[in-house]
Amino acid sequence: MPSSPSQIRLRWIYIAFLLSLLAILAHGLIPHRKLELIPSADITSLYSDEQSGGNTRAEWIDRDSYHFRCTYIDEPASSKYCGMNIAQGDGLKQGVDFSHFKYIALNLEYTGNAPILRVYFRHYGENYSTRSDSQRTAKYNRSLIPIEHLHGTLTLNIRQFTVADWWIARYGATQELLQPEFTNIINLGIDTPANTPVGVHEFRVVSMEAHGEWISREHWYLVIGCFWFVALLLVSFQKYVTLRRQVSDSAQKLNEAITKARKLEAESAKYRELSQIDQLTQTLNRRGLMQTIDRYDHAKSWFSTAVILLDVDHFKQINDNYGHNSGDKVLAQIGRILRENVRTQDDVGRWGGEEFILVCPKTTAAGATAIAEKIRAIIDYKTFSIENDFRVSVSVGISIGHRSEHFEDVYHRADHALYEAKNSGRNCVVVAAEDATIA
Ligand SMILES: Nc1nc2c(ncn2[C@@H]2O[C@H](COP(=O)(O)OP(=O)(O)OP(=O)(O)O)[C@@H](O)[C@H]2O)c(=O)[nH]1
Repeated sequence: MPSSPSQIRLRWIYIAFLLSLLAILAHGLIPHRKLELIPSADITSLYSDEQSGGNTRAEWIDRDSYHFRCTYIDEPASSKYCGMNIAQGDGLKQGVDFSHFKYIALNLEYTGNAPILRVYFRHYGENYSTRSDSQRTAKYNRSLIPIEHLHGTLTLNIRQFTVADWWIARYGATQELLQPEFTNIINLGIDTPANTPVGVHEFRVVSMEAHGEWISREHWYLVIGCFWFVALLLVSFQKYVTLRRQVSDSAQKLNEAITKARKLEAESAKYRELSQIDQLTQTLNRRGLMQTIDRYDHAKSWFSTAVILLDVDHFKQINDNYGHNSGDKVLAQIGRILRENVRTQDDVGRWGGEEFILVCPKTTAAGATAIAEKIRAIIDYKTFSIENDFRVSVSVGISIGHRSEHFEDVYHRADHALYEAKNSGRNCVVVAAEDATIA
């Protein structure tokens, strides 16, 4: 069975979670960053106070193996110095960034009676160094090494370097100057500090390396954190887009359903109406009339309601003389006359065959007679021209509903009145005797 999008997303989250866990554990496996300073250094030089008028002597024993000697002749003094310098970058202004390294691994062989040696890194800073005198003005970051620590390879943590006091004394003790800096090291080296005792001091630098991480643990975790942040952002965005699409799809479907329902409702209303209309006369059919009658019965509204029955005289003869089709046309035209001559509150329908019924609420016997008489006269005076000209008349029976009456009661009296109208020679209006005086 194919997986759902949320199952696929969950699977990817598991995979990403496992990969993140592996990445956290794998940090220790990332190879160390290593910069070999010795034996690969090629720009090395020796220096001593001899260059500034002193008599301490610096000389190579074997330059290729970084083997040199410092000979201190006079009594110890702070003005005396001697050591080996390794240039970095252009050695003047553009140096090498050591700030990513964590420690210096130094394998140094020393013979002599100095209690302390020194490793230094000189930093060129735009604020305090000058290119023309960078050897003096570059910041002097140094770490002191007690002689008894020199066994095999020695590890000097970058954090244990401090700025030499003499350099601070010369350039001032601002916060910036007090802090060791390693971003632009123009040279580094090994030497003897001030007040080194008289004698011969022999150095052989076997190896010197800077060690660090390609990416720190903090940065590594930050990268993993960023990955999760971006991934969650993407997942949220995708979810948002999907939800938006679903909402708009649902809204569209809902709109379509509403439009469809309205259309169906309109159609059903139309068919409902059509099902209550007699197609020939466009008046209510028997079903439509029954609904009206039920409504009156239900509301007990027959009191003061006129029921007018109207029957076409000798209709059989019309059919016989002019054909059934002509008879239909006569019924259709009578239907139109009735529709056009009743009030909006009146209902008119075809009761059956050539008989019509009018239900007129709040109508007196005189009012009903007036309506019926008017219709009778219109029909009587009308010339029905279908194939031949001929005249048609109608007989009308009227009754007015009494309090608490049902339709059958009122209809019965109207039917009786219609019967009387027929017997009285037709083409006339008769009000049921009981109702004639109802005002
Ligand atoms: N053309 C047509 N004739 C119909 C329709 N419905 C009923 N009729 C006819 O109407 C005639 C009614 O005849 P009768 O009941 O004898 O009544 P009449 O001829 O009108 O005579 P009186 O009512 O006594 O004046 C019958 O011949 C029916 O067939 C219809 O829808 N169309």
